[in-house]
Order: sequence, then C-alpha cells, then structure tokens
Amino acid sequence: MRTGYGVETVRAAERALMARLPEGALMQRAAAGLAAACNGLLGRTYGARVVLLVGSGDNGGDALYAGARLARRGAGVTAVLLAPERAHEGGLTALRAAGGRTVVAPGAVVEGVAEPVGGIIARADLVVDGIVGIGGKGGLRPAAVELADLVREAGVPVVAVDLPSGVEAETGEVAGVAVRADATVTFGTYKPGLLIDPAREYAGAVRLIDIGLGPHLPGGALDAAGTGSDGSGTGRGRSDDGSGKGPSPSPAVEALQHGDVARLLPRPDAESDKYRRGVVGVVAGSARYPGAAVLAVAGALRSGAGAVRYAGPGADTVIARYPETLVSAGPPRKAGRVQAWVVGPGLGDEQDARQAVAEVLDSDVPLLVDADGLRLMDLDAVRARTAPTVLTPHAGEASALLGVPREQVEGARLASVRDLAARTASTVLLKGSTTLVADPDSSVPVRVNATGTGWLATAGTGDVLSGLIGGLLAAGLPARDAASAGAYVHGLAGRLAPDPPSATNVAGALRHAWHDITT
Ligand SMILES: NC(=O)C1=CN([C@@H]2O[C@H](COP(=O)(O)OP(=O)(O)OC[C@H]3O[C@@H](n4cnc5c(N)ncnc54)[C@H](O)[C@@H]3O)[C@@H](O)[C@H]2O)[C@@H](O)CC1
Ligand SMILES: Nc1ncnc2c1ncn2[C@@H]1O[C@H](COP(=O)(O)OP(=O)(O)O)[C@@H](O)[C@H]1O
Ligand SMILES: [K+]
Repeated sequence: MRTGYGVETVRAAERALMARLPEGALMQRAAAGLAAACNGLLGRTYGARVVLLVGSGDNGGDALYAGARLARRGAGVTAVLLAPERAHEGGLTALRAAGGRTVVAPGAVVEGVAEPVGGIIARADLVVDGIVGIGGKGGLRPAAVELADLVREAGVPVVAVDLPSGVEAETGEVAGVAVRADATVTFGTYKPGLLIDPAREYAGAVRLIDIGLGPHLPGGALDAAGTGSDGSGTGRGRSDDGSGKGPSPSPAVEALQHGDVARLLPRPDAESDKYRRGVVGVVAGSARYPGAAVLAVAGALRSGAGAVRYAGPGADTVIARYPETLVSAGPPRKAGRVQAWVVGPGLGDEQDARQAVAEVLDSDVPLLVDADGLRLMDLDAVRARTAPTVLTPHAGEASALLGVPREQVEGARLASVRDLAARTASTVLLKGSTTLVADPDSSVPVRVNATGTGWLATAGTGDVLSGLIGGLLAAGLPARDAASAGAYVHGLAGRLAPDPPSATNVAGALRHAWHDITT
C-alpha cells in the first residue's frame, strides 16, 4: 500500500523523529537524497549548471544543502534567493563554502539589487525548486510566480523539492500558478497532493526518499501489512486533515499496489460453486443504448463472480453476444436471486428505468449505481439503504449531485468525493484523471487509483467498470475494496489494451490485467 499523509501528521512525525536525532540531521538526509536524485538526472554533474530557487523556509534549506553537495562534485551552482535575509542560514553557509554563489530574485522585497535571473535560468541544465514545500499557504506570492514563469518559459528540466511549489500538499488543489516539475523528490512519505490531480500532474515522476519517518507515522504498520480491509483507522475520530486541528490517526489517502489487489481479488476454492462465488445482477441498457448492457455484462463476466444475470430490454442483444449470461426481459424483481446489483449504464429515463432503479434501491444486497441511475435514484432511498451502496459518478455527474459547477469538482477532487460520500452515506468512486474512492466514514482513508490512463476517456469504459465492480461486490468484497480493486484492474486493462482502445478492448484486456496482478 502506498500512503499519503496530511501536513499536520507529517510535522508531528518529523518532530518525534527529530527529538531522537542530532540537530539538522533530518535535513541532511533529505538533502543527500535530493542531491543523489539530481546527480542521476544530470548524468554528469561536473561542469553542469544548476540553479536553485530558494524560498524562506526549510524547503529552501534542503535545496541549499543539496546545492552544496552538487557544487562539491563540480557543478556550477547559483541560488536565486526570494528572501535573502530569511533564507536558511546553515544552507547558505554550506553552499558558499562549497563555491556556490547567490543572487537576489527579481521581485524579492529586500535592500540590494535584484539581478536579472532570466538568463541564468535559461542556461541551466537543472533547476531545483525549493521555493516552498509543506509550509506553503495559498497560491504562490508574486515574486515566486515571477520565478515560476521564468522557469516555464525557459523550458529547462526542473526537480521539485518535496512538492512542486504552489500545489496544495493537503488536497491536490492548485490555486493559480505552480511550478511544473519533471521530477519531485519527496521526503518521508507521499503527500495527497503528489497523488491527486490536478497537482499530481505538476509533480512529474515522484521519488520518495526514506528519512526514517515511517515508524513515527500513524497506521504505518497496518499499511505495510497491506491488509486492504475496510475499517483501518476507523473509530478513532480523526480530525480532518484540512482542519489544521492536529495529526490524524490514519493516512489521508492510500493507493493499492499489485500485491494488495492480488490479496483482494476473489479466488475459487475446492468448495466453490457458482452461487457461492456470487451472482451479480445487471440492470443496464435501453432501446436507445443497447451497447451499455453488453459492456456492463462484459465487465461483470470478467469480475470473478460465479454468474451474471441481466434484467431489462437488452436481453436479446446480451444473450447473442454472451450466451453464458442468465437473461430476462422483465423488471429486476423478477430476475431471480443475486448477491449484488449494478444499475444505471445506458438506462435512459423512461418510466421503466425509474421503476427499475427504485426496485434495486429497495433490495437488501450491495448495489452499484452509475450513469442514468445516478439521475434517477431517490437520495432519501439511497441514504436509507441497509446494504452497502457504491456510486460511480464522473465529474459531471458528481457536480449535478453536489449542486456545484463541474470545474469545482475537478479542481477539488478530494473534497468533492468526501463530501458526496458523506451526503449520500455511500461509498463514492469519482472517475476521471485521478479516480478516488471515499468511504462514507470520513475517518477512513480515501483510496487513490494509480493505474489509469487517459486512453480510458472513451465511450463505454465506465459501463465496463460498473459491471466489474458489481461482480466484485457479489463475490463478497466490502464496498471500498470492490470499488478500488475494480478501478485498479480496469485502469491496468486500459493500459494493456492496444492504443487507442475501445471499451470492448478494455473489457477484453481485463483478463490480462487480472493475470498480471495474480501471477
Ligand atoms: N521539518 C523537517 O524536519 C524537515 C523538513 N524538510 C523540508 O522542510 C519543508 C517544510 O519547511 P517549512 O516548514 O520551513 O516550510 P516551507 O519551506 O515549505 O515554506 C515556508 C516558507 O515559505 C513561505 N511561503 C508560504 N507560503 C508561500 C507562498 N504561497 N508563496 C511563497 N512563499 C510562501 C513562508 O513565508 C515560509 O517562510 C518540507 O517541505 C521539506 O522540504 C526536510 O528538510 C525534511 C525534514
Ligand atoms: N483523463 C482521464 N485519465 C484517466 N482515466 C480517465 C480519464 N477520463 C476518464 N477516465 C476513465 O474512463 C472511464 C470513463 O467512464 P465514464 O465517464 O463513465 O464513461 P462512459 O459513461 O462513456 O462509460 C472511467 O473509468 C474514468 O475514470
Ligand atoms: K518545492
């Protein structure tokens, strides 16, 4: 499991660790890791031109100490200081002692002459962004914006220290201008902003440097065990990471890895039969959108469930394509027993569709609602359900449910998915550039999916995902595990399918993804 912690949690862990170490030792570990990463990116450090962008906090300190290390290996290092009188003193001394030089940033409010740094940046082989790290508040200040603009115009390689300056560590939001990095060297743990778009996109390739923080982070042992079970960290009433009220007892976000998903995916044993393995019922498709029925069934058939029932107007189309499906043309209540329902893809908005959604909402088995189902569902009925409910909106559907503009959902994905999960008392999977899965209990970490690809943004792939997750629910996975494992397998299938994939290709590639994960 890959975990991301909020700022207060990171700071508390750092305090605990620092209390056991000599003064400055932690920053030296960070700087050593940063310098090693820069050496790797430069290829040849001797004679390379390195520019450090140095803010007034410890993030700048990391950059200065790493710059000193690079200078000792023969790099020509220039530090551009945003606040010369507040720059990290020890770092400045170390850099100067190693032969590095300093200049004052344009826009820096200081006595002395600001030097034109555009040329220095444009000629750099590498820019090290140490403007601001986890201490950043709000959008970048004007002098920092000016530097970020110069770096963007120069188009030179950038490595960000801990985080690209200007992105929100806590949320992945980006308020205004931020530095775009080719790589980010982060310390001790991932931060949510490194895993969630839009910030994730600014970070480039992320490298985690171990500075010994692990044992001081809450929930670390549990996460390392990779149990993936629901309820980790529950019941301890964490304060929300954005509140600044103190560290939380669990990670803010976590991302499943291959091993975690392998442990979650259903596996038949000697006593299995098709009913024990789980039967998933699919209510999808309409005269207008018959393909959605086929695609949702395609996903369900590759989910590891024992059988797939289909109920609705697409029965003939489905059986023609997948003879292994148990089909009926009537309403869900007449389809026979299932262990989970999927409702919504391509359902249209006829009266029959509305009635079908109401019927499955009324059932006492796990339910996934997608697409048209999200428009047709009665919110009170959703909240009143006794069995788990999974909602799978894209940003547009989430914006309609939340009553906010779509851009707001896309700009604040973490807050949006948490809000929707709390309001609907459901597990919510928010689709898009970063797929997030939130539990209705806000103390449970939000799962971030790491496997997707932009190629999945093609018609019908969401239908496949619905069927897949529904099958995992029928096989007995808890809602959060079914949704996040489903997103993982689906994202991997998107990558394994030939470019550019169609939804049918993605459904076909699910078995390759499954094989890749479990063997
Ligand atoms: N605390 C520790 O033990 C360690 C911290 N490390 C580094 O220290 C960083 C955190 O250091 P700090 O707490 O000093 O905070 P930062 O250096 O991240 O930022 C604080 C400084 O940035 C300025 N600032 C805040 N918001 C800004 C904005 N929007 N635009 C421009 N300037 C802004 C503030 O005036 C303040 O001086 C981490 O990100 C990491 O790089 C590492 O050295 C590892 C060890
Ligand atoms: N930019 C993107 N990067 C990665 N995955 C994406 C992106 N945009 C969409 N997706 C994924 O593609 C799928 C599209 O689902 P959806 O929007 O419901 O489409 P449809 O209704 O046509 O099936 C989802 O799995 C979603 O997460
Ligand atoms: K930074």
